[in-house]
Amino acid sequence: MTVRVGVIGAGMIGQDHIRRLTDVVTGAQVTAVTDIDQARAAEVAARVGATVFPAGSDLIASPDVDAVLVTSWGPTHAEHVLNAIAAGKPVFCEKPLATTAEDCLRIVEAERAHGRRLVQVGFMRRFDAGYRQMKEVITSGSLGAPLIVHCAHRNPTVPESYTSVMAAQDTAVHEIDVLRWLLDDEIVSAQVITPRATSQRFGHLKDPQLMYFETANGVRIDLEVFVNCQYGYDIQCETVGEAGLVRLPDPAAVAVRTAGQHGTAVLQDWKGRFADAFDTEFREWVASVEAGTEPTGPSAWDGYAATVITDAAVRSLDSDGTVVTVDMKPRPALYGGTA
Ligand SMILES: NC(=O)c1ccc[n+]([C@@H]2O[C@H](COP(=O)([O-])OP(=O)(O)OC[C@H]3O[C@@H](n4cnc5c(N)ncnc54)[C@H](O)[C@@H]3O)[C@@H](O)[C@H]2O)c1
Ligand SMILES: O[C@H]1[C@H](O)[C@@H](O)[C@H](O)[C@@H](O)[C@H]1O
Repeated sequence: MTVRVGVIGAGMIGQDHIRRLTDVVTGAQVTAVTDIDQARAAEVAARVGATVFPAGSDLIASPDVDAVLVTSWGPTHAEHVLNAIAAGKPVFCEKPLATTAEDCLRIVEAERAHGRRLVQVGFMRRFDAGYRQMKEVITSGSLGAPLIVHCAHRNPTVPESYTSVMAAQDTAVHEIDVLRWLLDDEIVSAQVITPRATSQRFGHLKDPQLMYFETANGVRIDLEVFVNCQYGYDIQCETVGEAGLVRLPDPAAVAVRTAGQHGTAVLQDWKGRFADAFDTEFREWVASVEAGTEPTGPSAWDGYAATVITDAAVRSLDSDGTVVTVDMKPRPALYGGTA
């Protein structure tokens, strides 16, 4: 069976995922597209022979749509995801699942009422080969118990529209999700402090930021978020255990020796850095929809947890670096918990 996908939001990542579903992943076809910018929807739909719909609700209701991909702006995600659940259709939602913890919980409750998982959230790092190898090593026990994780998340620059709270909500959210998964542990507190600001930024922005997280098992995580580092897109992660450490590999790149220098290029954006991870993410999602099984990727609960933890980080940033306890509800049985 070919999975017929309807896409809500034909912007930057929507177009990239449409290309991926059309040219890279087998077993899927984009049959429907909508965007509040209808001219953009028409242009993008024409490239793949899809039908344009006036709104997300019409697209979700279409009998020509088996599964829904939400790639619109974050504040609109909850409405589309809730509509897809009401229609009983699998839905892949780019991060964030929703911009408030309350909306994430509404989605969790709707899915619980439906009785099985329909939602997958677009935290693509769980599909990156390097992070998967790290998880294998940590899970094998060869390092002993994990104790400390050192991370850095650097972007070359960000536009003026990027605000200080986005360092947690838009950027650190990737580490928050992938570390919960890597360590199989829950983050219980967050602290954000701001060192000397770089001069290479828009004046309103606090950049870089240092974030500290503690897990239920007592693991301490330090994360440097630096979104105007100038030199490239650079993701670092090192987990230190009782008997050794494991480090995320840099992407494979040829080493060049010339003009008295020896080096490798640094990638410049997330699209290149995580291209393979996005491909794997969609291969696995389409396979689950095709098989009629629950998705195996990040769940609505993971989307809720990430939002609650980023909320704690934002509260810490707003209160000059106070340590803020994460106020998370008990995990329901549908997501492997006991509630
Ligand atoms: N996983 C990742 O690394 C990653 C990377 C980039 C973006 N994202 C996420 O993807 C989402 C989209 O980001 P983007 O960079 O493509 O943004 P974008 O602004 O380029 O595209 C968003 C599109 O959604 C449309 N839109 C907004 N509200 C809509 C609605 N209610 N119905 C239909 N269309 C609507 C806009 O007109 C626009 O075309 C964001 O939530 C962002 O956080 C994730
Ligand atoms: O939306 C983007 C994206 O999620 C990237 O992966 C991250 O590095 C950026 O900081 C963020 O702004």
